[in-house]
Amino acid sequence: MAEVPCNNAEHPLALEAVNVYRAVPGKILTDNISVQVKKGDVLAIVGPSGSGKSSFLRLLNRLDEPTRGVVKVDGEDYRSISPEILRRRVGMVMQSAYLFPGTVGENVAFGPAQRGKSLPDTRIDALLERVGLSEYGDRDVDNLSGGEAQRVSIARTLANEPEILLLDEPTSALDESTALEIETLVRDIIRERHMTCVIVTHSNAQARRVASRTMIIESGKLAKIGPTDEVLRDD
Ligand SMILES: Nc1ncnc2c1ncn2[C@@H]1O[C@H](COP(=O)(O)OP(=O)(O)OP(=O)(O)O)[C@@H](O)[C@H]1O
Repeated sequence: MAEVPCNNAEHPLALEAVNVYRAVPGKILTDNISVQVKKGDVLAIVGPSGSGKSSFLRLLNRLDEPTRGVVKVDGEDYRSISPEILRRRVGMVMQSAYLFPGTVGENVAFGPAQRGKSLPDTRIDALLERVGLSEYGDRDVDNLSGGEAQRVSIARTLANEPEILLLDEPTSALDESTALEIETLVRDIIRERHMTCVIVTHSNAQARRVASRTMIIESGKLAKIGPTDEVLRDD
């Protein structure tokens, strides 16, 4: 199985949100945001707490449904892609690793298993090695540290060979040194696989280290977007 996801070279945008709006009773969560993410770009989403960063990210793989507007994946309205295929193509890693009861290896194989595909042991081992967890395949997930659990969660997402990786504060539940290790791991994986990535972070320093472009969300609105060093120049 190929390690590097095969992107459609004909379309330059991996992901596009067009006038995306979502409201729940009494609150506008995402207020007409339009954003384009080129293939291979890493876009950071920053902004004050409660400004709607995670709410917007969840719209990008249809975990939540936009009330209005369109999200396109590789140029295609994502509502025309089945949710199962969409979630495979647009992988997500959350702040805390939500692992299923069982072994590390079973968790890594979960995505392909859901599609009726059995992930070969050699592939599970290669993924675990890549995230720094060689020999962890038979370990019970109950006995993992926070950093190890997040590594498993990254390997589980990579097992689906996503074209796009969505990261929702992937290091903010970890202590400082573990957070830096996980950040470095994620950054290296994104680079070596030429993945497109959107990362929500509360840390401007993290945005500077990982993202070529940054957008600021304030009160559900897109306040600013551009090259990270320009957008965060005054911060
Ligand atoms: N389904 C919902 N129903 C009602 N309010 C919601 C819902 N989802 C989110 N909110 C509220 O909308 C606001 C934006 O939440 P969101 O988690 O997107 O912000 P955020 O910028 O990611 O915040 P943080 O940096 O603190 O994680 C918050 O006030 C939150 O409580």
